[in-house]
Amino acid sequence: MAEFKIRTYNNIAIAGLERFPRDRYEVASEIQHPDAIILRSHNLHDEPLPETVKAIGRAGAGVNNIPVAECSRRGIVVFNTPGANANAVKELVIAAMLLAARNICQGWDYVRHLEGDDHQIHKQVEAGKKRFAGFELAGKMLGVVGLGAIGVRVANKALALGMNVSGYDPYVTVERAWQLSSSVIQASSLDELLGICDFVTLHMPLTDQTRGCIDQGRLASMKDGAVLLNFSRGGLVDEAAVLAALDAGKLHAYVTDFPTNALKRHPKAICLPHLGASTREAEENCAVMVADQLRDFLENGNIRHSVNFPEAVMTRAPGTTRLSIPHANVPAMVSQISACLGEKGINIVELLNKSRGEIAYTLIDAEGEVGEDVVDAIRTIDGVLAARRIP
Ligand SMILES: NC(=O)C1=CN([C@@H]2O[C@H](COP(=O)(O)OP(=O)(O)OC[C@H]3O[C@@H](n4cnc5c(N)ncnc54)[C@H](O)[C@@H]3O)[C@@H](O)[C@H]2O)C=CC1
Ligand SMILES: O=C(O)C(=O)COP(=O)(O)O
Repeated sequence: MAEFKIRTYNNIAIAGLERFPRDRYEVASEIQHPDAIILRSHNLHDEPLPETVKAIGRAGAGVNNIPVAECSRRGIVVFNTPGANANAVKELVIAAMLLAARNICQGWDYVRHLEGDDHQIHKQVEAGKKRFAGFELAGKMLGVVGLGAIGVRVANKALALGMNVSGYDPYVTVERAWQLSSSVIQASSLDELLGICDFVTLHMPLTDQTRGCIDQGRLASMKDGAVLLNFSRGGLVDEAAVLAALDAGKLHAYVTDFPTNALKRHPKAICLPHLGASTREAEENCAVMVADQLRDFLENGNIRHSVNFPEAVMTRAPGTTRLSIPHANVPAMVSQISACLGEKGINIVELLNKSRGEIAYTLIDAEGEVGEDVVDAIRTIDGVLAARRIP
């Protein structure tokens, strides 16, 4: 029987699924009692999470489809794959700016509907093209909201295309700030950025804080004829306000990866079927990265790239049994856990304790007879969210 069971949702690249050795892992979409879940955009909010789940791996960036708060309460570690699909999104955003600026979709549609022989088509092409005259990217101001893996890449590439770039991110990390070209102008607020840009592209996550942040008032503060690009999540914008801004000519175009009925019908909205991360390269990068992270967690308790737990990586001490213990970040947890071990005559060889906000995580390599009774005792400690013994 397999040691670990992984339930899959969505189309996960084979290269990632192959990272799970079949002698130790059962990997399938129908698994009843999974140790871990691997998914892309499948919405996990509306279904119960099996009691057996210890980890969830998002092969991608956004985790708004995962009940992260509930996972934290239950000691379930949620992983994503920072940066693994960022180049794919960046390339599509550059394409999207060109689609909007040169009215490519409208022009393409015009030609597809032309009738007559080639001579007549040629005449209609030359007569009709003035309707689709556009503008160039060079010299225009691009505003990038959210300077993470994608935003930084978009900002740097836009500079290379001769654009001026302004960026806004109140939580930008030191790592991303280093990657960002020094030519990017720092905006001190979203409103400041919106007022000066010809193109605005959204690259922040959808959270309670960011939901609907591009609303009627903010759209009104944008430059006339600006282009809004949303390859992040539909919920970041007030859709009715965007449609009104398109109708009023306030926005030249809205390009989005998140269509709705109203948007797909609008002549100035360019809608794509959530294609940002759908390249062979990105799908493989994400699947391989998330599979490796899940394996290291299931087999060693190590945590890399979690969205709700701290980074926690410890080399395994030879001849020991490992304990993986997610718990609340409150005083006296480590002392209570080590007391449990001490009572059973078990010696701690290595210990790692990390915290992140209200959550903490302890890894212990112990020598001696570490049985399930010890794990059960640890589970009863107030504040311990889960406990696992890894032989
Ligand atoms: N269309 C598609 O297929 C894809 C869409 N996405 C979406 O793009 C988002 C960003 O992806 P990554 O760049 O990889 O994530 P990331 O985590 O590297 O970057 C997100 C950035 O947004 C910033 N941020 C958070 N709140 C903000 C706020 N209120 N205002 C401005 N910035 C804020 C963060 O500080 C961070 O730097 C994801 O959360 C996801 O929703 C990601 C990949 C593919
Ligand atoms: O990584 C993300 O956040 C994405 O939106 C990509 O979604 P997908 O993996 O293509 O369903």
